[in-house]
Amino acid sequence: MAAPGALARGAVPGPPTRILDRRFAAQLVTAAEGLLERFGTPDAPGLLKSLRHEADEFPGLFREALRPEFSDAGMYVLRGLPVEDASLGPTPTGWSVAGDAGALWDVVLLLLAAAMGHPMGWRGQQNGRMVNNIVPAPGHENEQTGASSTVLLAPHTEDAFHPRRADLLLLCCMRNHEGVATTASSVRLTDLAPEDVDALSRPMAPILPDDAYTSSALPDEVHACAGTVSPQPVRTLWPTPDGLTIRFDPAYTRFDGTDAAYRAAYARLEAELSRVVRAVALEQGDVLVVDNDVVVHGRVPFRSRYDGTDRWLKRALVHVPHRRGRPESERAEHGYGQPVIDPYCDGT
Ligand SMILES: O=C(O)CCC(=O)C(=O)O
Ligand SMILES: [Fe+2]
Repeated sequence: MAAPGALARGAVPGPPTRILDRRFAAQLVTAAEGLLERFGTPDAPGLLKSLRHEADEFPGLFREALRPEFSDAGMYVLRGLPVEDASLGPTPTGWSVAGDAGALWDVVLLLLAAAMGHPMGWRGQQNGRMVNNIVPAPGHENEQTGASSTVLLAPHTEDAFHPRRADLLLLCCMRNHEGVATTASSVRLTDLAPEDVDALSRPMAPILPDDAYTSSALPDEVHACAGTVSPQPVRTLWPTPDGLTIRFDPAYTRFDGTDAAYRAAYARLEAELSRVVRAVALEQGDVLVVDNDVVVHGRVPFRSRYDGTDRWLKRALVHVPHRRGRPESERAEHGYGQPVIDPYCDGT
């Protein structure tokens, strides 16, 4: 990474990169192989329950490499997982046909998530699998979901519609031969007038569940619930003692109940987020770790081929127990009836 002085004027520095020690990387892979051998699939309840114990065994230096210290960048890249094309197999043509493709890396990612907090998932997302495959899928090219390709995936907070959205988002790169960039903007690098922060800190516009949920197989009771709950306006910004936080997903936000002044402040926030955007082209074996309360992420458009060589990421979500910072009022939100999967289930 270039030293700050070497950056062009006004440029935003890239995310800090932490290089994973080779021995730790090998230890992770061995632990993941052992778990897969014992339990058969990354979503086996026994495997999920074992993650915490396995992660507790990691050496202190390894934990240090994963520390949740983000600075204002709100993210870092962990580099050095030994992912290789030869042993990986072809990129699946959609999450629904991925099955256990690259399952070893699902478990590696779950172990990393367990070292950072509690791995979590959604029952209504990719059939409730804890690690999601982010691959382009035929027929979904223009969607605002991870399955798209030809359109810009607009910047968003992951699962912004839900009060129990993840604290951290992990994107692990299986392959990305064309260097297609994930976009990432930290709200802490924006420069907004105090009046705009005030305006956007009021609960004004609801954020609805994204299309990745409606295209999933939801249990009947969830469909029933989602159909009857009414949209709740939420806060876009929220100042905390550590700095500004954000909850943002314009593609799924309903602005009909907002006034012109609010929409103008929102537009200024969008302009600031694009001013400070970073294009992060993940390399094979990189894990981008994002603070979901500080950074909004998206993806530049690209051309999919569906020939087994397309870009392929895996995504895991982490709840960090006892983290402070979200407004109290969020606790009363219904989350549109979308149930969280929390394998630890210990209420922290
Ligand atoms: O494809 C990417 O780089 C990001 C996709 C995304 O937004 C996600 O997986 O949550
Ligand atoms: Fe996302």
